[in-house]
Amino acid sequence: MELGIIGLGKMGGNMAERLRRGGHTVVGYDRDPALSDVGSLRELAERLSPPRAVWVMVPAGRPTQDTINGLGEILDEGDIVVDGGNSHYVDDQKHGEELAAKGIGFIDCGVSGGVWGLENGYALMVGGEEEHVRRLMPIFETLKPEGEFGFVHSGKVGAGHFVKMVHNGIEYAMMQAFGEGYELIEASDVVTNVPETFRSWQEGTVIRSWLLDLMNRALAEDPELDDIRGYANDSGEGRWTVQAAVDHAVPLPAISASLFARFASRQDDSPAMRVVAALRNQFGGHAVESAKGADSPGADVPPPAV
Ligand SMILES: NC(=O)c1ccc[n+]([C@@H]2O[C@H](COP(=O)([O-])OP(=O)(O)OC[C@H]3O[C@@H](n4cnc5c(N)ncnc54)[C@H](O)[C@@H]3O)[C@@H](O)[C@H]2O)c1
Ligand SMILES: O=C(O)[C@H](O)[C@@H](O)[C@H](O)[C@H](O)COP(=O)(O)O
Repeated sequence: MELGIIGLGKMGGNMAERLRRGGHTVVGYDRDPALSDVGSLRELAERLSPPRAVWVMVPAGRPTQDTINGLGEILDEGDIVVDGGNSHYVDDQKHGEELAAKGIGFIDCGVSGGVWGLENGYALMVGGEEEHVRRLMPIFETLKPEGEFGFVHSGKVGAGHFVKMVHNGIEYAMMQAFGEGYELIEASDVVTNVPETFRSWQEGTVIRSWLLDLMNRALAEDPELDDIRGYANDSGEGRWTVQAAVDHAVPLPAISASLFARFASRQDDSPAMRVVAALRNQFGGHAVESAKGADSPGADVPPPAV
C-alpha cells in the first residue's frame, strides 16, 4: 500500500526502507532536505492517493505536535495519521480528538527495536479504533518481526504508547540490573575474567536476553568500557512511567531507582551526599573529604562488623 513517512532519521529512514523492500510505496518527508523525497508536508500529501495514511516518526513533544497540527490542516476526512514516535500517551488522546474533529483517524504506535529493526523487524504496540488499525495492517505486517509475536493492538487511542512507556520502564530497570551486576563483579578480587563470565551467560541462564547479548557486543568492542563515560541520558519514557505509577498508586521501586540512577549519573558531585557527609561530621565528628581534596579534622570510625 502507499504510506507517507515524516521523519527519516535512524528509525523512520530504516522503516521506509523495510517497507519498500516489502513492496510498499513510501513517500518520505524530513525537514532535512538531504533525506527528504519531497519539499513539504503538502507535497507529501499530494503524492499519496486518498484515503491516505501518514506515519509520523519525529521526536516526541513539539516536533510531533507541530507535524500533527500541519497534517490536520492538509489531510482530508478518511485519512489516517499514525504517531510512531515515543510520544507521551496523554498527548495521543489530545491528538486523536483534534484529528477526529476533522474526520481524520489517529493511531498511536509504540515502536521497539532501534536501529536493528530494519533487519529484525520492529515490535509494534498499537492504540486506536479497530477500523483504522485494520486499514494499516499491511504496513504493520511488513514492519513487525516475522512469526507469531511482535504486534499487539493494545486498546484505544493512547494504549500503544502507554504499553511502550511501560516497556521502556522495564528496559531501564533491566539495564540498571545488568550495570549493577557488572560493577559488583568488576569490584570482586576473585573474578578474573569478567567479559567471559557475561558471554557465558548468553546461553542457558535465567537472565539470557537481547540486552545481555548487546552488553556482550559492547564488551567485545571495549572490554572495560573505558571509552564510555558513566553518564546516561533519558528521553522521557522512564519519567512518564514513574508519573503513571504515582497516578495509579502502583509501587515501582526498581523502575524508579533505575530512573534516579540516571539522574545521579549526570552529577559531578552530589549535593545530597554533601549534606549526609556534613551531618555525619556534625553529630559524630566523622571525617569529611574536602572539596579541595584534603580531609577535615576528625577521625572516622570503621563500620560495625557483621
Ligand atoms: N532510536 C530509537 O532506538 C527509537 C526507537 C523507538 C522509537 N524511537 C522514537 O522514534 C522517533 C524518531 O527517533 P529517531 O531515533 O529516528 O530520531 P532521529 O533524530 O534519528 O530522527 C528524527 C528525524 O526527524 C526529523 N525531524 C525532526 N523534526 C521534524 C519536523 N518537524 N518535520 C520533519 N522532520 C523532522 C529530523 O530531521 C530527523 O531526521 C522519536 O520519537 C524516538 O523517540 C526511537
Ligand atoms: O524499545 C526501543 O527500541 C527503545 O526503548 C527506544 O524506544 C529508544 O532507544 C528509547 O528512546 C531510549 O529511551 P531513553 O532515551 O529514555 O533511554
